[in-house]
Amino acid sequence: SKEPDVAKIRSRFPVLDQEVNGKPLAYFDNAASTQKPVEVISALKEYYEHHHSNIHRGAHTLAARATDLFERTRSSVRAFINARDVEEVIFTKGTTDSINLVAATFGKAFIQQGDEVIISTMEHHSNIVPWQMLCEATNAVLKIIPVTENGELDLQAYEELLSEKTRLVAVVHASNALGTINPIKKMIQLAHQHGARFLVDGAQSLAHLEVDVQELDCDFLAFSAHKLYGPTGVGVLYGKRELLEAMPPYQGGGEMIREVTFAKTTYNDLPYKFEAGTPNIADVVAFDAALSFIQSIGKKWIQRLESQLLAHAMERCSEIKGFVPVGTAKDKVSVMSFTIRNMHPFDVGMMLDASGIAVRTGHHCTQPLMDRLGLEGTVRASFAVYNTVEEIDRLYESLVRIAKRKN
Ligand SMILES: Cc1ncc(COP(=O)(O)O)c(CN[C@@H]2CONC2=O)c1O
Repeated sequence: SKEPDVAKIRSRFPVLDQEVNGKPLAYFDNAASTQKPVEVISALKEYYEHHHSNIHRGAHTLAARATDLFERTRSSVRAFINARDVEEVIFTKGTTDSINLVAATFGKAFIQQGDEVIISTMEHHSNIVPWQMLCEATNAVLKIIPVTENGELDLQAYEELLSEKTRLVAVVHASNALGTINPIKKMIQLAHQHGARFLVDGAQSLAHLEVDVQELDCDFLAFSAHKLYGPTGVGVLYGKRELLEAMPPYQGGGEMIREVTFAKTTYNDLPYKFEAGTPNIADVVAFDAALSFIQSIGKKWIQRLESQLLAHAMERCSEIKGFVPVGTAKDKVSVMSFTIRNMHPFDVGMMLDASGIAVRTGHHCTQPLMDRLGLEGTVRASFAVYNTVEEIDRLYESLVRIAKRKN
């Protein structure tokens, strides 16, 4: 397919067409959440203007139509990650919710005293705290894979941590704080050799990389729609059918039951066993338009455009006196974390905002990683398919002015 026209892509994102502090907005906070194309916005409007009803079981036309739209997104997600069965796609509120679901149900069913769970130093808090809570509740043991100075996982140490006590490994595919892409296929194979299951935190990778759950052979995959040009409040948990069948329900309520009596309640089949209550119907429906947007460009072009942006940003900013890159792995998604010597990240972020440039500063919900790197926090610029070289040149020029004040 031919190279996409970035100007045309940008025209699909009305939010980008505004000034901040008198300057055109340069939105470089995509790792936190991406902006939404008009297709997603109009899908929401269209749904509420013409199709809304509560879903499943309804005996009327609108209920059937809303159900079809909801289940159509489930099929699109299945294809997007190449899951074997559509019932292996569970809708949640987001990556955090998906990981908590696994910790609460797989954890309860399969993790006992003395068992071990392995995570890594670079995990986001939502892939640390649920496992700490589970280990506290079960007296299981949490083991941590160390990272190297340039922000890559120490695979030797990972192999040594694996043992017959390991029940689950939960590791991020691409780091939100560093951009590092971890070699999860190899890590999954090693975990399986020890009879352990593997959860992939895909929050930062699905927008950039092809993720094929059957090729990876991961047991669980968690991600959020809002990082994939889709609405907030919608996430996905992919799980192998045989595991999801063996896990107890996460929340009790409507939808997740087959029959309720005071004597005994039986549960619904997959995926509904894990989808209690009225779901976020409209945003799930609109998520389908976000997946179509991604497919309309194709991951190949997305990766190419974003790596060009990252390379340009690194090349220019590395010339700046006082610019210190954080996370220099060779395999990265389009995240550039850095500090400016003698300056607090927050001050740098405020000064960039004064020039209309949006970045995120702080610990990025990866405080153990910041401790390991000896940092208070970083400034993080994260690029998406609608960013441009001109915007990055503005980032460079602003940083030159900012860094000069203290270097
Ligand atoms: C690697 C990773 N895992 C889990 C999450 C949690 O996702 P939800 O918030 O959608 O449940 C995030 C969110 N990324 C954060 C959010 O803001 N800035 C970030 O980098 C993340 O980057």
